[in-house]
Amino acid sequence: MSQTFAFEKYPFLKELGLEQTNHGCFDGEKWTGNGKTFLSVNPTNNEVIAEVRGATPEEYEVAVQNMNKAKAEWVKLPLPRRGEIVRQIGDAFRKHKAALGRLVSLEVGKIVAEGEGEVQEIIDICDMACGLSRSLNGQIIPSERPDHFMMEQWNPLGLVGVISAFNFPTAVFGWNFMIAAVCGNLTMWKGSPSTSLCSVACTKIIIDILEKNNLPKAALTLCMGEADIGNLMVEDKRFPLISFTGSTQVGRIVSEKVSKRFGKTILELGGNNCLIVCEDANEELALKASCFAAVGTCGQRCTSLRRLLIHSSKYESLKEKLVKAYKSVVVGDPLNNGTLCGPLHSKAQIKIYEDGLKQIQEQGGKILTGGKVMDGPGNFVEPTIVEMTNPYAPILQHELFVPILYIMKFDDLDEAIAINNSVPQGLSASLFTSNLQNLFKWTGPLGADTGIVNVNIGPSGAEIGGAFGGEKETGGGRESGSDSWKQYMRRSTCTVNFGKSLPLAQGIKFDL
Ligand SMILES: NC(=O)c1ccc[n+]([C@@H]2O[C@H](COP(=O)([O-])OP(=O)(O)OC[C@H]3O[C@@H](n4cnc5c(N)ncnc54)[C@H](O)[C@@H]3O)[C@@H](O)[C@H]2O)c1
Repeated sequence: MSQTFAFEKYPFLKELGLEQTNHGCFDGEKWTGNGKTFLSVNPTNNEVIAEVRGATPEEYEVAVQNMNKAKAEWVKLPLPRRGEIVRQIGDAFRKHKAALGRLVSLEVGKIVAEGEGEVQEIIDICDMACGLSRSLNGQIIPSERPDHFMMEQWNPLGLVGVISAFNFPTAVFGWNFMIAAVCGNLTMWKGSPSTSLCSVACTKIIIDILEKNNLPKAALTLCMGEADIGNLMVEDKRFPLISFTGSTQVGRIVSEKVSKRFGKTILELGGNNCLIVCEDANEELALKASCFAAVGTCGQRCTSLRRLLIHSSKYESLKEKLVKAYKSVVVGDPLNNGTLCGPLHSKAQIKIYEDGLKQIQEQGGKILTGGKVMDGPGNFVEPTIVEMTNPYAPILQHELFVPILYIMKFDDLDEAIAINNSVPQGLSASLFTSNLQNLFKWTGPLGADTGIVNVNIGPSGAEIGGAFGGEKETGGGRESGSDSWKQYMRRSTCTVNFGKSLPLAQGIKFDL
């Protein structure tokens, strides 16, 4: 039986240059794709929207060779010139924000506001990268030797491989590509196979700008595939840096393989994020922040709130308000106005939700609201709150990546911090308090052990200006703002002798 497609239902796809059947490989010169076919499925009804033909290993090889051929030309451009290209790319994303935001919403299942928010992150990172292009400064270091000059020069790494996850199918790529490009690198991207339309659409927007500027298009290549293509990148010495976003399970494999060949990694892996509501917290703020962080993207953000610890003095009242708020959450088609929670991305996630709830109940959890898979053709589940008495229960060590929120009671902040830090992951954590002592304890050395440490805001929804990433099994990577750009460059410590003698460091004498 031939495949039917719902492509025509979504006119905005054509604005993005997409078709019912798409090439999923841009090899630096042309669009191709003779590898596996990936179906783009709408999680709201499981209809197939379109298909994308992935890359073969041979096409991958051509792409890498094209990147290497284009390297010198791209590197030679003055940094602010590359910044100007990225600025133009930002404008192109501005133009396509509405259409691309809807595509993210359609293909992932997140609501349109969050889909557009992702595109806004790309626009923001373009602005930031453009600014960086005039300020990627090295430093001058005083030399101990007379007539010597010592400086640090930052040079590009060359080829950067980006492997990304389904839940942020455009922004994570944007964070990596824009900074890598400004730094002088050429990027190969392998997006998640289940969000391949997003990858094709973003690549088209960028290639168009490179083409208009008559610059090497191999500054970006796309090789859609599964673990096969991902593994080619990971094992390929021609990529000094692999930036991987995905599960801790796959990240561990990637990390081992890349470090075996002495490559560098940026690892952005799973989270298991906690929010602590102190006795002196603003309860209304904590309520709103918890609902957005736990229900947003249907619990499929790496920064989603999983564990909510409430001071016993506020426990009953906040629990009641939370349950009431959850009952008012509109679950439905993420493209519709008014929807707050879309479907899970795939059927596999439904099984994780069901199995997870079974284990939670076996480990003493009590479902307060939700807990059911909803009828219909889509992947809808009820956002769920579970009351746990044991904050160290084994299930709490895992990231289920579904909208299940555990709520628990605590009496002492040190105990709550210990619970926050007791899981293997270390991405994001929040404290709600109006007490300065609590605040500085939380952000200091004996506070939260996560990469993102918030006060009076939830754990999800980071700004691009800060370095994004987490500790422990979250992988230790940092992307986006602050000095994350340094990871896309190699540091050369340069010492120049402008004198007529050869004094050695540490005063060593070596007279011939
Ligand atoms: N920390 C962060 O910044 C961050 C951001 C977004 C998502 N995530 C995490 O991502 C996970 C959800 O995403 P997912 O289900 O797409 O993750 P996943 O690990 O299943 O897949 C991620 C990517 O890795 C590829 N891949 C799979 N096997 C591979 C292999 N052996 N070698 C190389 N590549 C391989 C996949 O095709 C995909 O492109 C969650 O754990 C979430 O917390 C983390």
